[in-house]
Amino acid sequence: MGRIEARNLTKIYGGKRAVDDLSFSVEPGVVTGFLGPNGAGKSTTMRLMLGLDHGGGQTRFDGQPYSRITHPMRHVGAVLEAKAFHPTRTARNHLTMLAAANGIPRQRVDVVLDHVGLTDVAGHRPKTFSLGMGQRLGLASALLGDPHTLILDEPANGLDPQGITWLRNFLKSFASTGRTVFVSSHLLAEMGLMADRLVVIGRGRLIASGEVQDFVRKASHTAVLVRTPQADRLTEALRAQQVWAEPQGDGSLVVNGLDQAKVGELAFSAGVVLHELTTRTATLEEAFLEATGGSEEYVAQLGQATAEDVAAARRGQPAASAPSSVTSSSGESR
Ligand SMILES: Nc1ncnc2c1ncn2[C@@H]1O[C@H](COP(=O)(O)OP(=O)(O)OP(=O)(O)O)[C@@H](O)[C@H]1O
Repeated sequence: MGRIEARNLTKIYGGKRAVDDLSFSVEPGVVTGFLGPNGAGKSTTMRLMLGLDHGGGQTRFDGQPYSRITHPMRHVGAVLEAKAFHPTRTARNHLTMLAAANGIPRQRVDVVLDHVGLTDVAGHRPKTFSLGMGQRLGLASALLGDPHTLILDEPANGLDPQGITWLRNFLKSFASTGRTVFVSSHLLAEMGLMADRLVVIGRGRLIASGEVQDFVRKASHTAVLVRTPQADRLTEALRAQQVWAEPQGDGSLVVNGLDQAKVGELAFSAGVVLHELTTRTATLEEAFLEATGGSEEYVAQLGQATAEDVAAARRGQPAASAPSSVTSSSGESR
């Protein structure tokens, strides 16, 4: 329950392929991040998935297209774009109306307000809300039908660091109950910490999909940093094994294509003294650039999450490098 299958999604705007034959699946029980630079086609893909945009391909939620699901809000909750809320309605009224229109019991309103931490301001009008509070109200709307699937487009926009941590924990706990979360972001650092799996796109096309750590591992070379007072001797010993060492500006060497233990053993048998021997762990950023071959539009927005941060987040520890920035975008969520 909760599996999403997107097949051959395509959208052409004025001759430009915004989404280009994109296929992927999203599994329940984990948070799947939808990662790509600005303009990669994430929002368009999400709109296509929900039948809010016309284009090629198909998306099935447990085998059904969204348009065929009876009571869709009870199955799939979505927050896609910034949308103005009704100017005079309070947050609670907004949710109450939404519940009534979708056959959802009224009691859910207070439950979801509590879930997203808006109980204290439920009687306020959303136009007085900060962007982050608007995001929370959008999320409350998506949760109203107690759906098993959440589709969220850049939900961290406008949230402060505490809000982002809250969102991350919320989505992880939602997924841990066996439900499905598909959440987009153009921020690598945020995705590295929030997601278990990734669907990575660039220019409307699939670049990779799978476990975050596999993505980092597959998209990066093994590199070992070595410091030695006998760099020439080690370089020679490595070359004899067809392994190349790149001298760094600070006198250290970076060895590609051999793991740490092998480099240590080789140094030992060549009688080379080592002062440092470290495996360089790729950052999610490096993995992305490796996978995409670089993308100028992306480089300016790169975050700093390292694979260690990803692992730390999994262990519930704070990240060594916090998400570098949060974009601001206009307005509130639906
Ligand atoms: N209504 C539209 N008309 C014309 N082109 C569009 C339209 N909507 C999106 N595009 C183009 O399609 C491409 C994909 O846009 P989309 O908004 O889906 O990307 P995105 O990955 O969600 O980016 P962002 O992170 O900035 O939201 C972009 O080049 C965009 O300019």
